[in-house]
Amino acid sequence: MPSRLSDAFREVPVHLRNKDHLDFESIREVPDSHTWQDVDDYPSVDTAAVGGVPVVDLNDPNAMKLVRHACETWGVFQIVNHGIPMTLLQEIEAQGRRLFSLPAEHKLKAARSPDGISGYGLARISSFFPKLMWSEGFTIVGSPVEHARQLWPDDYTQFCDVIEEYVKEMKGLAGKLMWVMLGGLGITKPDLKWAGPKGDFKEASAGLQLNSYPACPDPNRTMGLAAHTDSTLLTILYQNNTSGLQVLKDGSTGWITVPPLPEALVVNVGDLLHILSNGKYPSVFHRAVVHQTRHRLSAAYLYGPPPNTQVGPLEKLVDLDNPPLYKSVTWNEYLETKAKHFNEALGTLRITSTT
Ligand SMILES: C=C1C[C@]23C[C@@]1(O)CC[C@H]2[C@@]12CCC[C@@](C)(C(=O)O1)[C@H]2[C@@H]3C(=O)O
Ligand SMILES: O=C(O)CCC(=O)C(=O)O
Ligand SMILES: [Fe+2]
Repeated sequence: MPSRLSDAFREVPVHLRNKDHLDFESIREVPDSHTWQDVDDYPSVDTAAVGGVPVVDLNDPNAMKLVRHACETWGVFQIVNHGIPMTLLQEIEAQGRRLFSLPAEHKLKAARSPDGISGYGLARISSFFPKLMWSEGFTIVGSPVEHARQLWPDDYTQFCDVIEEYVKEMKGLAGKLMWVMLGGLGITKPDLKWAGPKGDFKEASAGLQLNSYPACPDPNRTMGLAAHTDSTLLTILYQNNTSGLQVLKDGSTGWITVPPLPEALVVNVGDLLHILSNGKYPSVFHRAVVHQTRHRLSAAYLYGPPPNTQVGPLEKLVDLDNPPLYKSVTWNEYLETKAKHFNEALGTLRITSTT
């Protein structure tokens, strides 16, 4: 990924940019603060030409093979028959809508603090770009109670109950997906000690990111969420019925849209799985573009290892012909590296061959 978009541009710290919380509902044209020059940095690719992002039925007896192929060639796939009730997906969407439709001053009561992780705010990667993004986000790491109380003092449990249930279900699904994805590389439970004695990833950590992309009068001149990889092992994304997620497939010439499919979830490979798999499953660059008339919502479940566990290339995937390509790192350390180096973070861990 070229770095020209990510040249660090640090002016007003993001937390001071309350003036930049646009009232998206009423605005009739894209202001200069949100006008992007590079939306068409790569062309959009007609999926008919390359085939679309793979869709895997988790009940398919060949699921492991299909997932392996998708991870190796795309870094992203959609899943159906994943076991998450449709009603829960509808509920998380409804809570997202409820949250983002609050007036701006009200949402700012739950603003992410300057050095905090959780809360409402602009995309945290905003500090790497000269222009702001056409989106708002709400990050939940740990309990959402304090922020929910600030938003709905008399009725915060509704939101918290849905989040709790969603995160619980996603954690179970993420653990299953880990074994399907790693199983494709011949990795089994004894190969991954930190998955715990039962291999249930009990100590795994995670975050939930609710994203809102309001309809935009001139969608081709702005950006919903700029191109990035996730720092995770894997991310499970629910998107409502409005398209916007695009991925860069290795070897293809441009952005490929991941169409919203009823009842499907999108799974993408993050940087830590890239490292763990010694580069066999590359993390995927993705971004979100916006729509002229439709409000788009997404919920990204960001799944990682226990925060202080060292993650490096799996021994089974390393030998004389396949030397380790990355240094080990903990998720906490990697998040710090990402916050500093953004899209160059993975490169800072690359082991350069001396031969
Ligand atoms: C667990 C996390 C991954 C994330 C940083 C965070 O602490 C919480 C938000 C996550 C998110 C979501 C949008 C894209 C992203 C790059 C960002 O800026 O915030 C990811 C972070 C990440 O994967 O590095
Ligand atoms: O909204 C989307 O489709 C993408 C969201 C995303 O990439 C993220 O939250 O990390
Ligand atoms: Fe992402």
